[in-house]
Amino acid sequence: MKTYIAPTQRPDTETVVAIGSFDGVHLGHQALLAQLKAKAREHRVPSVVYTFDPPTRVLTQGVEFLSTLPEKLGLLSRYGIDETIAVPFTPEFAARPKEEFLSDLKALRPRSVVVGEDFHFGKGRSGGLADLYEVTPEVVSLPMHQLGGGDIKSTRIRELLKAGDVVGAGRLLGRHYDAQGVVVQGDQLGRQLGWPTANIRVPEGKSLPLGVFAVVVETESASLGWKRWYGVANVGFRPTVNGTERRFEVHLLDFAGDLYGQELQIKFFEKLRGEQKFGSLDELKAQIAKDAEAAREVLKQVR
Ligand SMILES: Cc1cc2nc3c(=O)[nH]c(=O)nc-3n(C[C@H](O)[C@H](O)[C@H](O)COP(=O)(O)O)c2cc1C
Ligand SMILES: Nc1ncnc2c1ncn2[C@@H]1O[C@H](COP(=O)(O)OP(=O)(O)O)[C@@H](O)[C@H]1O
Repeated sequence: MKTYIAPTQRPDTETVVAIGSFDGVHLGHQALLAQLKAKAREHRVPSVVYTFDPPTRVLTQGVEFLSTLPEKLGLLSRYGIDETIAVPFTPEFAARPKEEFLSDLKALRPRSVVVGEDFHFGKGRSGGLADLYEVTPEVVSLPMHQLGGGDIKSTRIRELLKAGDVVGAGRLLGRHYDAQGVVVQGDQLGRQLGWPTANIRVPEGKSLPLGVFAVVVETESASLGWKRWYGVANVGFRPTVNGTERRFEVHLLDFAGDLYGQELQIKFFEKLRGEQKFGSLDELKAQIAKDAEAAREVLKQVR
């Protein structure tokens, strides 16, 4: 999949275009992408996703997002999209009048534009579906997909994650919620406890559920090759050792070795418990042993 940061960068050909934040690339987005691909086949032109990074409102309102740009691009590529235009979403971009947005879109020469029925664009959300006909002969608007008694929306998934409900979030995503990041140095306390943990650095703004989770960890690195492990992760403030900032740590079951600098993908399968303040390190250590066994039990049905 090719990626551009402006519509004018791509080759001058006709396209079909889907527009949106696509944060999380959830089941509703996936339905829209399927429609986009069908239109691309029908018109024999490339499928283009026109998206914004970071997703709308994240910077301005402190909302955490579900997928970083690399995560989103990886998913779009996996769903078979030909090209993505990822425009930096700045306050200036948000403040542009709808006519400017339309003239950018026109540069893509869209045979068809595929959007959700509630799609709006331009300053003050003044542009609507009807305006799109100025730059394309066809507008396909999809109704909100529903699941579990509500719309499938990124905000709903963010709320589920905030409540630690990774199973509910996974249902709406059509896959397990995951986070990618590099292993950085921690306080070197884990190995003393007998439970070394890889400290994962995720980009600021990436949404993470709090608590202790059964996880599956994957890597695709030059030194390790493709690998997969079961693991047990903690996302929290480590009250037992008077931690101050949020940490994301994972212990890989049945692994010993050096992970510093590796890029890992962590998939959240099930919440085991909330984080607690223990009276001693021995108590914490005993609980982590129980967590590891609980994770093993949860994950044994995962191939
Ligand atoms: C499965 C698991 C569960 C954890 N649960 C807690 C907890 O309930 N409370 C807490 O204060 N720290 C908890 N921790 C964090 C430990 O305090 C942390 O791993 C230890 O401080 C090592 O930190 P380091 O990797 O920076 O050396 C947990 C860690 C893991 C791996
Ligand atoms: N089973 C394992 N799970 C996670 N990390 C491991 C494991 N075995 C060895 N390690 C290595 O040990 C490091 C964690 O040790 P730890 O004492 O917790 O140090 P730190 O505080 O730097 O994370 C990891 O970053 C990784 O390189």
